[in-house]
Amino acid sequence: MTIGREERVQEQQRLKAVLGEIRGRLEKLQEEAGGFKEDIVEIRKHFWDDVTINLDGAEEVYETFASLKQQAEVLSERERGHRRMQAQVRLLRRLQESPYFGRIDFREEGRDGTAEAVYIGTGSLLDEEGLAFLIYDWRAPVASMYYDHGPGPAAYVTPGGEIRGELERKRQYIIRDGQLRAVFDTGLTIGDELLQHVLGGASDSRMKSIVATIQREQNRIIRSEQSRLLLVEGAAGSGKTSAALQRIAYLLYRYRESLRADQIVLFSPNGMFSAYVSSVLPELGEDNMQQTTFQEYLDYRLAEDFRVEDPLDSLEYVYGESEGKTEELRLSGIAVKSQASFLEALQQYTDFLGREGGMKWRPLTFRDTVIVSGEEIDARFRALDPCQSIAGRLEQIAKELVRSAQAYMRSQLYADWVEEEMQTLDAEAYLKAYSRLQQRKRFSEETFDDFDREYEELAKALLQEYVTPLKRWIRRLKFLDIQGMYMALHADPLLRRAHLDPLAGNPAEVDGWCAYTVRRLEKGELPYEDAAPYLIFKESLEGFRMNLSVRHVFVDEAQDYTPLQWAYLRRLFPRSRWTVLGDPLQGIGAHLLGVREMNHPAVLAAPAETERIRLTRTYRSTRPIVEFTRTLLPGAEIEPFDREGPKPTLTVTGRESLAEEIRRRTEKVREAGHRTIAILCKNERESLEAYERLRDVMEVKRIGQHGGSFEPGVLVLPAYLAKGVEFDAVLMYDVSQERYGGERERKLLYTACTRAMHELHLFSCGEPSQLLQEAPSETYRVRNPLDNRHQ
Ligand SMILES: Nc1ncnc2c1ncn2[C@@H]1O[C@H](COP(=O)(O)OP(=O)(O)OP(=O)(O)O)[C@@H](O)[C@H]1O
Repeated sequence: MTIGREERVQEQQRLKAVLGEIRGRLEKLQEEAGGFKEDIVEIRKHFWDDVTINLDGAEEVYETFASLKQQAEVLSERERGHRRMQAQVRLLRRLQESPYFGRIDFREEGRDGTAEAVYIGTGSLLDEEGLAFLIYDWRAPVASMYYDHGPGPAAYVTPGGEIRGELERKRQYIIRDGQLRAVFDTGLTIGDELLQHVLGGASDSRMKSIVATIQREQNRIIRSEQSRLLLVEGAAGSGKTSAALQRIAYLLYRYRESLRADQIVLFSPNGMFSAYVSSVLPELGEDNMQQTTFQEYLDYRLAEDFRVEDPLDSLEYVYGESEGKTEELRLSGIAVKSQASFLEALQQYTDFLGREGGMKWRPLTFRDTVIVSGEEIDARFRALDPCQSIAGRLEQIAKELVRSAQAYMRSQLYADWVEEEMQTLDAEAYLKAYSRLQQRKRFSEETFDDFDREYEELAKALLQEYVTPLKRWIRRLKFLDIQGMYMALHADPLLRRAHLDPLAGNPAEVDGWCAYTVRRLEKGELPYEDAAPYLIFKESLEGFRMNLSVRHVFVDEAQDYTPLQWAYLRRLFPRSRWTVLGDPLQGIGAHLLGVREMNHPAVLAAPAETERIRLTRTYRSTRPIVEFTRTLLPGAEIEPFDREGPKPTLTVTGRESLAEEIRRRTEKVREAGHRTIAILCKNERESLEAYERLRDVMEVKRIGQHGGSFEPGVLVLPAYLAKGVEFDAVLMYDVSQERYGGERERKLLYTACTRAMHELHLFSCGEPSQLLQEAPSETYRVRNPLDNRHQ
């Protein structure tokens, strides 16, 4: 509802006054900041002038230290002040662009007089005297009413308790470059008008914050504080990622005294997504949290042991060309290895190794000589108390091996190879060893055995150089052949029968997928489904790693994680709180084929400590797109936000004319003003094919597993890479029965189509997929390419 002329004039005047205040404040601050900067440069330049250095006696040393410390404190105090000021300047600059986006007039219960007008923006601003808020930060307790209530009775929670009252008005503003573009009063939901305006705009290759239009149910996600695990299940485009990022900004504000951005980790689905979301927090004036993918973490931990298969390769495997029997076997292995029961089987295997034997060892060798053989290490290990943990026993073995390595090196003092190496010692090495020798002052020029001593000391120094890497090898437990033991579990029929059969029930099937795993391991490759199990196995032998500094872990696209991976993450971040966001209908991983339930990360917290929030309203796509996409997954709980747009189209064509059809459609889409256009393919192979065909007729860029970045323009990419991101228009390259023929492709097709914000166009070479034929005909338009009237 637009407001009256008089009120609009008042709003203009207030805006002018606030902007004037900001400008004045900025000028003053910039002046002061300049002074600070000069001070810092001066202090750094003359740091040593003001420090008296005297190291003659204990007292003088103490005084020198005290004077140094004092000088360093002055410097760091100035630096801190400068940083504070810079942050203030950044905030004011942001507010100068758009000081506020909302206002609520609130009359507190039991207070007389007029209601207080609370203006809400992306940061707080006090008046000159520091007494009244000209702008409240959107995260301040009072601001929550803006998101939670319409005019009428309202309340908000403060640390001191709940405050009740009456919301007399709720108003929204669009202010850009300091200009009031629009202002309107609104009802319960945050302005359909403003949302329409925001959602109708063109998308960008960077995600935007939703601070001005956060919806009530999203606000619950943002401000939830009680639970240890916040579990958000929401339809495609319902704002899970957006709410998660706003929540991070909220937590950083709410706990600003104790929580830093680097104590928050966000697990994202892939690198493209990480780049896509990295602009939101800076836009809100906060530092970015740490971002990683589960794959990055696995690579970091396992790179020394294996080449870990990229999860995208495993998706390529599922959605690539069929490999018949092997594929079937692998998929049944994947199903087993994603379950928590596989974790238990690994634990049993580990216990068995520690108790009964069967540990595999690598001998400690040096220059082709075995210092301690595998058998001997095994005997030493077995001699230790089996009640002690394996990691504890390994630590003891490591200590013994270090001693063995040192003893061996001592025995080599007069070995031929040492004498030979001494002859060829280069000048630099010689000098290094010689000066070390002198430092030790154990050798005087007068002694008659100078030469022998010199030889001995130099040889010791030389051997020391060799012992260091050996010690490192031992301390990193490299004498333990973990790869060999993991391999044995799959290769040895007895171990398979004992530990793996109970998981699958069918020994022939187990033998089948084990053979597949062994083949890959022999090539030094770790299939993706084995990566987390292998890491767990490795840590159960070596000892578990934990990260105690991280306080909040956010996991986006959580439907893709397996119960086994949850168990691992839980152990990795034992002190953390969790925010887990996912949509089971978008679970396209190999272990999720046909699964329509979320893999609940129950291990993360007890039910009493878990809060669940479900989002069904989708904001990304227009109503016609949602009405079409939800028919792809019958039963999908997904409600459109009421935004109009053209119906999706389906063009059935031949392979020869496909590129030309797509080019024509792309042109139309561009003419409609859309900037990010994606041509989504089933897999990398198809996307290469599409790129080769399309580049001859139009300008396109390709994003593949190993490169390419999300930017405005026309992009060709496999659908699974588009997870979590969105485009103004999506063109599905070929949705024929041949490509999307089975149930397996259902969720992939759904996920791909739900990336579209304003337009969705499907092309099919020949008969369209039966998945589409289930969609009621009124939900899309079939285009006959020969009939140009429809274009
Ligand atoms: N309250 C809101 N106000 C304005 N825009 C919103 C709001 N909520 C969501 N959006 C927009 O809807 C789109 C989808 O949001 P987002 O990517 O966060 O959804 P998602 O649930 O993570 O989707 P998916 O599961 O498909 O990855 C984004 O463009 C986002 O800006």
